[in-house]
Formats: sequence, C-alpha cells, structure tokens
Amino acid sequence: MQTTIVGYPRIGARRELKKYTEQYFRAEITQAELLLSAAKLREAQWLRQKEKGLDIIPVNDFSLYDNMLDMAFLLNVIPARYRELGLSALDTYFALARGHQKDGQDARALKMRKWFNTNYHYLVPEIEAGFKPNLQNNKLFEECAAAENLGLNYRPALIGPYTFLRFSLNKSAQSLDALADELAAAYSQIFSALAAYNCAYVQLDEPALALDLTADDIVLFERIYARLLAEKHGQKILLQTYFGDIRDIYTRVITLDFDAIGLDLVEGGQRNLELLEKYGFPAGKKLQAGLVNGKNIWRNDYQKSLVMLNRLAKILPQEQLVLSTSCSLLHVPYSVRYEQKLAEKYKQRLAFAEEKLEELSILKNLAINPDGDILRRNQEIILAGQNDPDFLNTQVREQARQSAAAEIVRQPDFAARQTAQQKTLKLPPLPTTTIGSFPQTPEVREWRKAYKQGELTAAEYKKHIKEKIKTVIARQEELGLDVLVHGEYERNDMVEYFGEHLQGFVFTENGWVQSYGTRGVKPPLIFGDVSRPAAFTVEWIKYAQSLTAKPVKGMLTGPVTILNWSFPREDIPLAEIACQIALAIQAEVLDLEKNGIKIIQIDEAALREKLPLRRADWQKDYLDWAVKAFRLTHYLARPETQIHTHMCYSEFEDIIETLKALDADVLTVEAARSNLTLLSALADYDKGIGPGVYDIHSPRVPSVEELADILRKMRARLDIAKLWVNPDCGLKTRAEKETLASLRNMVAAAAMLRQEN
Ligand SMILES: CN1c2c(nc(N)[nH]c2=O)NC[C@@H]1CNc1ccc(C(=O)N[C@@H](CCC(=O)N[C@@H](CCC(=O)N[C@@H](CCC(=O)O)C(=O)O)C(=O)O)C(=O)O)cc1
Ligand SMILES: N[C@@H](CCS)C(=O)O
Ligand SMILES: [Zn+2]
Repeated sequence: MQTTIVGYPRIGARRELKKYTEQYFRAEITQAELLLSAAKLREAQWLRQKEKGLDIIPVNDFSLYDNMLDMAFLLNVIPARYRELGLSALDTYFALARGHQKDGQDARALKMRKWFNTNYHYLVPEIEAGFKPNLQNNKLFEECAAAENLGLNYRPALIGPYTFLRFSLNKSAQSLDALADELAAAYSQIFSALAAYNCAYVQLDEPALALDLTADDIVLFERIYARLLAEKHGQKILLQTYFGDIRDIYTRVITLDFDAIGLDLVEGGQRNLELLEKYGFPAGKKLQAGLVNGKNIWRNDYQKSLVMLNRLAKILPQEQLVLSTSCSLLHVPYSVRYEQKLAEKYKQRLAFAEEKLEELSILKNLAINPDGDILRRNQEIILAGQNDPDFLNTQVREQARQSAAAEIVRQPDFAARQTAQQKTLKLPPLPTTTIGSFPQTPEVREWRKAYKQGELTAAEYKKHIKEKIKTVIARQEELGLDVLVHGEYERNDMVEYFGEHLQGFVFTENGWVQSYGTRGVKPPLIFGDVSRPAAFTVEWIKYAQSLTAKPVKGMLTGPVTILNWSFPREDIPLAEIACQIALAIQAEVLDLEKNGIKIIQIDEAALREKLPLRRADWQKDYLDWAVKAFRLTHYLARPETQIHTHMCYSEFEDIIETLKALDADVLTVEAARSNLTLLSALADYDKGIGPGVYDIHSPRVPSVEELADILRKMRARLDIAKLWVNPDCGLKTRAEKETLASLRNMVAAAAMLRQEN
C-alpha cells in the first residue's frame, strides 16, 4: 500500500509566495528573483512531503497564481488582447490574472469564479480558437526536471481536459465536440513531451465529474478520453476526482483505460463506497482512496478510516490501494506547528496539511498492523473534542433548537416596511452607497500588527482607527454618497474578526489559506457552541454615526457566511451551527438598533458557495436552513430599520427565489463582471436592489459616462424606484486614490440619471 496526496498548499507557511509575488508586482524584485524564490519554496515543500513519508509526490500543483491559469498557459489558450500587449511570458501570465493598464494599454483580467464549493477562486480561461500547446519553457516540464533532480518519486498533476472545457468560456465559433477533439490532441502532445521524464503516472484532475452529469456530458467526457487514452505515451493515467461522488459516470469510468482512479471518500464518501461495492473495481488498477479530509482541519478518526479500509479490502487487494486525501490540501493551512499561542489541548485535535501527511503514514501502518495504543490515543482526542466542557453552552443549544422549530417571519411585510423606512430615511431616488470596507492601507495593517504584538496599546490602536473612520466619513460626505459606512478598518477580515469576538471559535496566528492569487484568509475554527459575550460592532458604528447626519450602515457578517468561511465542527449538523451563529448576530442587530442605527447590512457573501453540488440536495440539505438562519438575524428588527444584505462572486440566476426568501429590504450584488446578464434574472426581484456598477477587483477607474451607461441599462430592466447605486463589493483591496476617483464618478453618474428621469 502506498500513500500520496492530491495537491499541497503553495503560498508558503509564512505566505512567502505572496510576499515575493507582490514585491515583483511593485517592481522591487526581478523576474529571475521571483522565479528562483518560488522554485526554492516549491522544492522545500516537496522535500518536506518526502520526509513525512509520502510515497508519491504531486508536482505542478504549485502555481504562481492559479492552476487553471497555468493550464490555459500550457495549452496556449491566451486571448489575443493579452498576446498583443507584447509582454514577457510571465507578465502576460500576470496580465491574464490581474489585468494590465499601463502606457495607454488596457486589458481587463480574466473572470474569476469560485472553485466548486470552496473559498478558492480560479481564473476562467477564454477559448478563442485552436489549442496549440506551448511546450517550451513551461513550468510543468521545469517542475518535472526539478523533481527528478531531487530523486523524487513524483507525479505531474494537470487539470483534466473535461473539467478544463466545462469551466472555460467558449468564445470561439467551434462546437464543444470540435473543441473536445482539439483538446484531446493537445493533451496527447503534452503526454508525448512528458514521455521524456521519469514519472510513472500523470494525474488528471476531473472534479467536474462530481457534478450532476447529463447524457451529453457523459458522451463528451468519453469522446475526449477515448482519444486521449488511446494515445498514451508510455505513462499511466490517474483520473483524480474530488468534492463528491461520481455516481453518474462511475460505471463508465471503470471500463475506460485509466490506470488509477482517485475517489473522494469523505465528501460523498458513502455513495462512492456503495458504487465500489455494487460495481466492483477493475483488477490491476490502483484505487486512490481519499480518506483524509482535504477541506477540514480535524484529526482523522483512525477507527472510522480503518472501517472504510476494511470495506475496501473486500473489494480489492491491498496492493491496488493508494491512501490519499479527499482533495488537494490547498484548502487547509500549512502546519499546526506554527501556532505558538494555541493551547496544546486544542492543537492536538488539529491536522493541517503537514499533519495530514503524517496521518497518511500512520494509517498505512495501522492498516497493516492496528496498533492499539495509537488507536486508543486517537479515540481519546476525538472524544475529548466532542464533550469539551470549555465549549458547551446548553442555553444556546436550547435556543437554537427552539428557533429551528419556529416559524421565522419578519413583520410587517416589505410594502409596509418600505413606507416606514422611507419616512425615516428620506433617501433620494437611486440612493448611492458602498458595500462596507474602504481600503485597508498598509498603515492600518501595520497598526493592527503593532497592537497584536503589544507595541501599540488598545487605546492607541482605537484612536488610530477612529481617525480613519472620521476621515472616511468626511470623504463620503464630500463625495455626496447618500448612505455611508464606517469603512471596516478595525477588521482584519469580515469573518475572522467576527470569530474573534464570538465564543465557540478558536483562531490561528498563521493558518493562512489561499483565496485567490496572492490573497489569503485565516478561517476561524468552530470548536463548540457559539454565543456572543458582548456587543462588538456597536462602538465603531455609533462613533461613525455621531459624525454625520446621513445614515451610516451597521455592518455585520451573516451566519451562513461566517459558517462557510470557517472550519466547522463536525459533531453537530451545519444547520444547528448556523442557527447558533444567527442568534449571536441577531443580538448584535438589536443592539445596533437600540443605539440609533437605522440601516443594518448583514453580508451573506458566501451564501451560494456551499450550495450542494447536486441540485436535488439544494433545498433540504442547505437552502432551507441557510435562509432560516439569515431570517433569524433580522426578523425582530423594527419596521423602520432597513435591513440590507450583500452577496459577491455568485451566479444568482437559479437561486432568485432564495434571494427573495431572505426578506432583506435591500440586496446588493456583484454584477459588473457578469456583463450585466444577471439583470434579466433580477427583473422580478421584489425589493430594493443594487447590482454593482463597477468591478472592484481592478484598479481601473470607470468613467462617468461608462457608469451612466450601465445605470441606463439597469434602469431599462429593473424598477427604478427600487434601484440602488453601488460598487460590486467592498473596497478593502483597493488603493485610496483610485477608490475616491471611482466613487466620485459613480455619484456623478447617479446624479446624471436622476436628472434624466
Ligand atoms: C470578499 N472575499 C472574502 C472571502 N473570504 C473571506 N474570509 N473574506 C473575504 O473578504 N472570500 C471571497 C472574497 C475574496 N477573497 C478575499 C480574500 C482575502 C482578501 C484579503 O485582502 N486578504 C489579505 C489578508 C487580510 C488579513 O487578514 N489581514 C490581516 C493581517 C495583515 C498582514 O498581513 N499583516 C502583515 C503586516 C502588514 C503588512 O505588511 O501589510 C503581517 O502580519 O506581516 C490584518 O489586516 O490584520 C491578504 O493580504 O491576503 C481579500 C479578498
Ligand atoms: N462588507 C464587506 C463585504 C465583502 S463581501 C466589505 O465591504 O468588504
Ligand atoms: Zn462582496
């Protein structure tokens, strides 16, 4: 029996890659320096994997920005607008990732989308025409050569052609079938080039097989692979699936000429096991069994894994088995050993990427020789977690249970609330606002760092933040925005900050996980029952409101987003955790209201993220309780309190009914990068709606005319009486100068439209 993983994080345990890359963006280091530092980081992680006993090490899972972008580069799927810039290969790569606006050149970035149900975002390749793989100087081959030099037993990993095709934007005139044929030929050329390297297997990631597949999808998959598998160049092919079961295609996949198949035995684990038991597994092929959870951070329950292994032993002999992770470890932090402040009793329950490597090794040994002491100790840790008195709150449990059983409906209905709110707020038509955060400048992050390290007192830190709030309120007044925000300067992150102020959460110092490109998050860990010891946003919002006669939005993160962007406990249902968090947020809503705050925004940026991959599971397994949790936060608010919510990075077309059911008075959503296709879906949205008028992921400043044009398009499709004017999302990642310029133009565009009416 061997061990492997699907992939490893790459940002560096201390976010080294972020630092190198951003230094390169600021022209502080050269290309050669960036590439050398990245190569050193990559090799150090391979050696760590080897040292931890991993038998087969994936390569090419590393990326300077994103694997889908790497694949587009390898296949030469580079739209003309970037090739025409005449940049170096590396700068072209970053231009696709981040856009390029310099010396009169202006190319927008590729679209970014959520990677399945994770908080990772990939870049969407645009297929214009023709796949001509670029086999020269490509990182894939450099990595293979480097791994070989180190004498590693390695396996190059690529995004598989089916997933690549399904997740790209087809801008060519070619049919999917034609593209599939070209793609198969292109991958075949890559295989041919890989024949020069000494890797036993090539890994093709096909997570798209865990989605609902139609008969046409299956035909397309078979069309690509029939050709590709007939043209192997000596190497063996691992079909790697993850994020769920592959019920729609398992029986086909086992008849194709793959040499190994990777199955997720955590998410969709039961279903995958049933498929194995019902249809068997082909003799002589390897089963890569994803037993160690790649998405959550709890220690593996060895007893449970051994039960799985026993079931597998009835299906195939041990030599055919490779122990692995359920998906790439990209979604978990590097190692628990970087946590200095976390108590040992909490640390022992955690397994980040490096600890998961150890778990694989232990499991391999346990499968051969079930060591009683190791199993006993593992069980003790797991049981201690389940019954941890530090985190038990019987009152919250009872309240959550009662709320789950109750009908949660805000009174009176929207029409009556709207009248009451207009009377208090007296907003003009097309009210202008922002989503909450203003630029988190280096000085703000430095203050926070100094405060956390004890170099600034709490009073000094607070004073600095309040000065920023004062300035941002003044700026918004100057700009003429109608509904103001306090800027969220006191927050490191919209979820981590909430975790830090609620009981039941534990947070890390170094538990960084890549969200996109150079940006990372430190998801809090939900260890137990959640409650709110004291109000924690009121002081900041009240202060901001005291500086202006205009309404300032109370800014909160919603329960579903807090849950989805944290690492959840696994001993109670997600629905119950969401309900507990909702009760904590409800208390904050009521406190803001008591303190004179008239508008409260409860962000549910991640509402769509964890929608089950299979449509049949959407409602009962997720949306029913997610909607209820959100309603629980605001249903006790007074009629004149205006409740806003915000969502980003989402395709809302198929969840419009859910958006309505949230019953928020105003909904702001990302729309700019979707070319406003969302507008038709939102046409019958029944409450206030603010589709973003400009993309905040780019430093580009939209002109007044461009924004007025967008607003005219919105006016044509949506009820103008309900329309709000705002950017796509928060402004925390932007610089101050471009932010003010963009907002100035946005306010001018709204004024222009009011005149036209
Ligand atoms: C809106 N999005 C969010 C998602 N997930 C979240 N949890 N939060 C989100 O806002 N998912 C979808 C989208 C897009 N995703 C992201 C993710 C991350 C960022 C982002 O800007 N991340 C920052 C880190 C933010 C943070 O926690 N900062 C801390 C630590 C600051 C720090 O690095 N300090 C330095 C010293 C200061 C310095 O040199 O700058 C240090 O410690 O060395 C803080 O502010 O205290 C990132 O940089 O990656 C945006 C969108
Ligand atoms: N209020 C948050 C929402 C981001 S999704 C912000 O403005 O950053
Ligand atoms: Zn957002």
